[in-house]
Amino acid sequence: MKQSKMFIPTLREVPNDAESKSHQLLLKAGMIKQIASGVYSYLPIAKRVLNNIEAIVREEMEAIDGVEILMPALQPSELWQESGRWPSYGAELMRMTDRHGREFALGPTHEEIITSLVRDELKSYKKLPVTLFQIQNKFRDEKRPRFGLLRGREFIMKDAYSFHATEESLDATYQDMYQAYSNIYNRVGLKFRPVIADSGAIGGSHTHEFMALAEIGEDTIAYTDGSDYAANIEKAEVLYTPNVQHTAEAALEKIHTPGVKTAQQLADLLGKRLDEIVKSMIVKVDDRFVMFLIRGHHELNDVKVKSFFGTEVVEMATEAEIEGIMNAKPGSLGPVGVDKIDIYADHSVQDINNLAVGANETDYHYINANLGRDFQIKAFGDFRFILEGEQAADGSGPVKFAEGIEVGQVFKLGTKYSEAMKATFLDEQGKAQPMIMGCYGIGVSRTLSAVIEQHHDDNGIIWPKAITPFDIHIISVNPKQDAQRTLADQLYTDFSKNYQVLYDDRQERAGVKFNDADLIGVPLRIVVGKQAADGIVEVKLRGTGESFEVPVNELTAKIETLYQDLA
Ligand SMILES: O=C(C[C@@H]1CCCCN1)Cn1cnc2cc(Cl)c(F)cc2c1=O
Ligand SMILES: [Mg+2]
Ligand SMILES: [Mg+2]
Repeated sequence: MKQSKMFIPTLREVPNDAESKSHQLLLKAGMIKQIASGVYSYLPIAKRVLNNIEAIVREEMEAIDGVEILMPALQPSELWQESGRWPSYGAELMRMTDRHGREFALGPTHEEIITSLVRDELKSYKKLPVTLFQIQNKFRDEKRPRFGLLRGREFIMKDAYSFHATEESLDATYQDMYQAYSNIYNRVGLKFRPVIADSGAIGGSHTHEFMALAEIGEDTIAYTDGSDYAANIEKAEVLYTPNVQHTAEAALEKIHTPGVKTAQQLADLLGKRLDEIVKSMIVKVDDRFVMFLIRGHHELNDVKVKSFFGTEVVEMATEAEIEGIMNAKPGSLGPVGVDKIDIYADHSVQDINNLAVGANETDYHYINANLGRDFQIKAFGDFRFILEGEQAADGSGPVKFAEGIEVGQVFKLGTKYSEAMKATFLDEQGKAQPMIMGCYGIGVSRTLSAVIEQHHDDNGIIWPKAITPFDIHIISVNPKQDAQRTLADQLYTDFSKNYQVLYDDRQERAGVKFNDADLIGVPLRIVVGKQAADGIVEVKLRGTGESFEVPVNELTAKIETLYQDLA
């Protein structure tokens, strides 16, 4: 492709609202243009990379009998009424009304559509299992779109759905998908880890997220060295090993604690350690309030609370709600004398006694509060985030933390949608059964960004060979020089036979051309400059910066060797 005909609006400066490296480079390399918050156009370089990623995704899906379809983005609300999800999503679900006043959703995902599509066709166990997938734009009205393509409001997803007569059949496809995802991420050049994840509202029991390792990642992974244990920190189970340090129960004592609002302030006032304090938090679960007791040095894990109660509707109570229930401000809450709401405690609260807790009176706290004598709790549970260094649930050692970008997720869905939408098949006994489903997503546009996060230097992107927009970048330094232009034209014609070639034939200063080439990140570069008259060109590797002076008659072999060795 001749760069004089291309559309690559590179930038010298970066808009200051681009915080992540990939967002900055996507803009500087002229790969995307924002038209609204979280909404982007993909320009030629980005589109070519997306095509390459999608080709790899298609290959791996088809290798495990996935069949490609394309479903509409416009989803009739009736189907979301059938699944019961129309009322359960708020502003994130983009809704619209057509000219007849009928309501539609712009598809954030396609469980309802695919289930309604197959329920009339797959009526016998003999027709199962089936795996269908699509690659298509999704719409989710994120509250805070950020980091360019990492969190957009319109993005490209590969979403696959599988339908089974038995759990074993679902398990087999789940494993196939798990392996196919590993192949895809390896092939596109991503360093990633599959992590045990929480299935959340989507339902189902079993799910893994695929996390691309990157500091900008919004997810935290808890993993152990020397094992394949890795869990999203939302899900990472805490192994409770009792470490009881009780002292003789002392008398309950109320103390005036003016201005004390945080566990640290209370610890400082009492000359205690933070882990000797117990925090009391009020959480709204569905439509009722619940109190949680957590040690001062731990944090409440809202995802664990959600899965404990089996609901997505879990919010910290507001200050007004707290005052309404407890007649005290947050910061002075405690379990003593509380009988209107249930109290749950994290396992580790039972390790200590004579607790320092709020007195449910602003600016007053109790010391020596004791479970049993002064308050009751409904149940202990694993309600906190694991700390770095604590033992992993599978005993494989102390966990370490890493940031990750969720680039994919595989779910065992079960029959949540097939029951709600009456997608049944006749089993071998001729009995109607709901189909057992799996669903599997890859963030295709997010994957592109994650690759840039992992493959760049200060001058720009360095594309892995498998997804690079072009294999070779030919630069004619000064097209006004006949010898240079003629040789560059010739090399462009010759190499285009076996490689994808971007040919910078523009009437631009050399510096501009080299800056742009560094930004765009094509792995191999042939520079046709002053020595063209002597039949010598420069070959440069974008990744290592190495360069070689090569006589034209050795160029094909040199390029072939360097291309083979590219990662
Ligand atoms: O999408 C999934 C599960 C899997 C992921 C892989 C491909 C198939 N779906 C979960 N999820 C996430 N955000 C959503 C946002 C909105 Cl606004 C919505 F209405 C529904 C969903 C929703 O269901
Ligand atoms: Mg997540
Ligand atoms: Mg997810």
